[in-house]
Amino acid sequence: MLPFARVTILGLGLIGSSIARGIRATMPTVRVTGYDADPAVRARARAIDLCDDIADTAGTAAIDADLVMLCVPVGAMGAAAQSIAEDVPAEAIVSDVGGAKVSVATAIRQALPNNIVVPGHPVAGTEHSGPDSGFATLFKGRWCILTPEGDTNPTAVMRISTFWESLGAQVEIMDARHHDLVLAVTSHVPHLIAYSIVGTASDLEEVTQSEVIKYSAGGFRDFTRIAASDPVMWRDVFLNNREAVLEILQRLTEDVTMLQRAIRWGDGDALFDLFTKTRAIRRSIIEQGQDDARPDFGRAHE
Ligand SMILES: NC(=O)c1ccc[n+]([C@@H]2O[C@H](COP(=O)([O-])OP(=O)(O)OC[C@H]3O[C@@H](n4cnc5c(N)ncnc54)[C@H](O)[C@@H]3O)[C@@H](O)[C@H]2O)c1
Ligand SMILES: O=C(O)C(=O)C[C@]1(C(=O)O)C=C[C@@H](O)C=C1
Repeated sequence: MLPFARVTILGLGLIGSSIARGIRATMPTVRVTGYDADPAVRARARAIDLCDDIADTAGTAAIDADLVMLCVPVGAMGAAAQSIAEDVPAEAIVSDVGGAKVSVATAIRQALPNNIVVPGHPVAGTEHSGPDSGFATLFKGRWCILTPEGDTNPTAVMRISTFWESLGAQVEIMDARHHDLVLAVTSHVPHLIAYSIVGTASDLEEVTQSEVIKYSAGGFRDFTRIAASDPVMWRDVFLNNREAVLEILQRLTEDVTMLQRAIRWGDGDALFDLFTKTRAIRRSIIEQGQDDARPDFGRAHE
């Protein structure tokens, strides 16, 4: 049985449009209503027939929903939840896809105290944004982490789990604070490193006489893909997962200092040992099938 009959998606960018396309592909009888705060995005969503209906206000989009999925930047989650507060049925389950969970869950619960809220985060994405960038198979074989509170209605959690499983994801339940720490290591700080190294390289362009761009076919190119990710989305993630990101950055700074020392003092063993360990981590990720094994993943949508 389908977990929901009428799904409303607020925010029709990469993730919202991927969910809309995924529903059409895997649950075609579910009615999908979309809304985006940007009129140009609404017009585009209508032009490409993204949903069964595109509403002109958030309230009308949510009025008969049994699931509302908030797919807006982390810093806009509270405002998006507030924008449906007067219209969303009390029986509707509200969920989201935000990359930081503690602050988002708090903002949504404050705006919608009468609804069951099951926060979520599909750990799948690309560096692209907007309604044209989404695709139905984005979540296939990827994790979706749900962070319900201990006393959240189990049936609601089960329905959201079934929803994500229908889109091809594997569901994991996690404490929100733990999610934020784990994602700080696996996603947030890696993005910060990419933004930082590409920024440094660009500052050095004059010195290197454009050779940074010319020879960017190797490792640097992979960093530029990540550093092309949406500036609003990532600004919001860092401002809303401040504590965990700062904690991981502190650890990273200490480890980089250790590497600095090893290079300075010619401690080849220290470098070799670390690089051997990290190579094994990469291999185990591939063995577990969690790599973006699709050879052109991300690039196919450039
Ligand atoms: N991009 C990724 O790789 C990725 C992966 C997993 C989760 N996420 C999360 O998904 C969310 C959306 O990211 P995205 O990549 O789809 O961004 P996006 O920029 O492609 O789309 C976001 C859309 O939200 C709209 N919006 C902003 N405020 C709104 C509001 N108050 N009401 C309605 N619409 C509003 C914007 O106009 C935009 O069209 C973020 O919270 C992000 O953390 C992103
Ligand atoms: O593959 C990418 O481009 C991503 O950045 C996806 C990625 C990640 O870091 O893994 C980015 C942000 C998310 O919230 C979830 C997934």
